[in-house]
Amino acid sequence: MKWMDISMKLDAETPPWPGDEPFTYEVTYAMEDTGSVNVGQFKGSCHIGTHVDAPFHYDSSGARIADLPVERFSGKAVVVHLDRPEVIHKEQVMDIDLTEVDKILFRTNSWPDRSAFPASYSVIGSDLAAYLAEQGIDLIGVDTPSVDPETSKDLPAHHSLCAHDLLILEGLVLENIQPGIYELMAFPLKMTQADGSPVRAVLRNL
Ligand SMILES: Nc1ccccc1C(=O)C[C@H](N)C(=O)O
Ligand SMILES: [Zn+2]
Ligand SMILES: [Zn+2]
Repeated sequence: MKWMDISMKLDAETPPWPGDEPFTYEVTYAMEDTGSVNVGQFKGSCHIGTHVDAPFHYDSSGARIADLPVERFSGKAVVVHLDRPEVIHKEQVMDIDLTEVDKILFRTNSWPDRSAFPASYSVIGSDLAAYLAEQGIDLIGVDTPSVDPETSKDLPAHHSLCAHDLLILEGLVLENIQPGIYELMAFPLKMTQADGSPVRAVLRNL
């Protein structure tokens, strides 16, 4: 079975969160100088493109990226389509069978143009976390830059998800993914201190 790539590309065109550090790559040592290799370096926000949030992102005493157990980033995931809802509430997911899966990915189509940061996007209601946790879900993924609105300071979705031990995967590309159950892998880098990490997120049919 072939893997389907559901990650954003990372380059100078990738839109960062407004005001945050863009992704850059440059060659530090060029072949012409070393005679053997090109060696590059990269820079950018931990929350650029398709990425995982660590609890430290919104809680200064929370876990960092390398503290999160690696097994939490692979497993059976249901992809759910909801067309540009303003807020995703419990009512919109109550008839979805979650018995077979431990991850849920929302395709909202609310960030269609990945060359720019969206003016608005679908967000997660704070009533969703308790319900999903009760159903055995341990990770939620979205095709938006955040589970909370751009201007939010209290981050109700982030805090409710964290309180129920649900991990957060943001910036997925789900435009070509049909609703259904898949195997997901989306591993963050083992960065000891980081509050987030870009991931290479992939799905395959079961
Ligand atoms: N880079 C930022 C700078 C300031 C405030 C928020 C962000 C975020 O990236 C939000 C994020 N994607 C989130 O996890 O909701
Ligand atoms: Zn983030
Ligand atoms: Zn987030």
